[in-house]
Amino acid sequence: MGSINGNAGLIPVIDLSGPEHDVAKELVDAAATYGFIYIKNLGKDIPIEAIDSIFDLSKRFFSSPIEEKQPCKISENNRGWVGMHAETLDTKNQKKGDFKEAMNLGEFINGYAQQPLPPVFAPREAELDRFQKYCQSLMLKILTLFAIGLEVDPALGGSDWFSSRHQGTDPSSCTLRLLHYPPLPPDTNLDSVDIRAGAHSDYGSITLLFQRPGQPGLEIIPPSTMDPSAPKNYTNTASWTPVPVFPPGTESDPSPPILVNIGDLLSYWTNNLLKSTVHRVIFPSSTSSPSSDRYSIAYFGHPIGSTILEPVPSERVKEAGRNGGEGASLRAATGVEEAMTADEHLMSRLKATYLGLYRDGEDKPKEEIAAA
Ligand SMILES: O=C(O)CCC(=O)C(=O)O
Ligand SMILES: [Fe+2]
Repeated sequence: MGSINGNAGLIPVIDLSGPEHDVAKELVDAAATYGFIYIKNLGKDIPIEAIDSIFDLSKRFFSSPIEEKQPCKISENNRGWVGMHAETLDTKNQKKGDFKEAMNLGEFINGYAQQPLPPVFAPREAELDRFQKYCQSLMLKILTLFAIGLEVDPALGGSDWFSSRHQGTDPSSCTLRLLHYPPLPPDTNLDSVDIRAGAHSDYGSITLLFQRPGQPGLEIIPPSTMDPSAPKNYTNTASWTPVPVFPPGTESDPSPPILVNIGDLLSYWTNNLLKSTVHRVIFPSSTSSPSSDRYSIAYFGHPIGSTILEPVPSERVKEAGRNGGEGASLRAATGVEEAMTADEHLMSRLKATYLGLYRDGEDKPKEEIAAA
């Protein structure tokens, strides 16, 4: 298990069907070192056809006329369609909004979307609901393995510590996001665009990311190479590391591995033991695939909004708090000393983004701060 990938910052490929305790330890170690993990995808957790079919639906949606997308435009609840350049993930360094469009789907209730759906989605609502449920199950499985790997005190919840806080009748901010990065038009002035998705970290607990064969572009800054004195300096090109779609050892798998990455909330919750790694999506170099579309799908996992982010009862997490206390500095940065709720954490991250926008003196529409 855990085969090492030589050119992707050594992000391990983990097969979840291995012995539970070994897999749990490997997941925690990978999350603590890289913040990114490849999950070998043989269709056991999510059928390959289900993934292919959602990508097919995504393609049909993004190629549909603007009149069909416009009524589904994103609203303050972070659900809906985000048009080209409407979101800027790295407000400090980008000249222009991301060269992408996206569609955010919030949690379905009793099989139905709680937001306007475009005509291409309406007949396939049940399929979208099913896909979200697949993603939710995989998220819960991974969160259970994290709790096992962290040896959470069994008297206080043990292996259910995280998963029980991600399900219930109260709403969570879990979001399924379809992404489309169009090709650059042939006569593009390269000064007028910069990036497909600007450098950022995700906000929630864990993200599942689905990529397509032949559509690379994702890069990370491995946490060990991050300059602690300038954590927002994402322009240090030396440390940007490509994350291939098919890392070594997976080339003959029926589908690319599913990427899992840690978000800010889970990093905060674990005293920064698990790393929320900065990532971005770049254009392919002109020699590889000069003008091709890129599609990806992200599932952003969040706890139930009222979850109190009290310290995880794990020796390893406590140890991380004693050693340097990055979690403590995060607490200081957000100005909240006591354990906050998942909703408060999300709001503090959104507020930080707002402040960045205001500091830059820009008056941008709300959709530009859509949660990553
Ligand atoms: O498209 C990708 O591969 C990454 C997307 C991403 O990082 C995000 O939407 O948060
Ligand atoms: Fe992201």
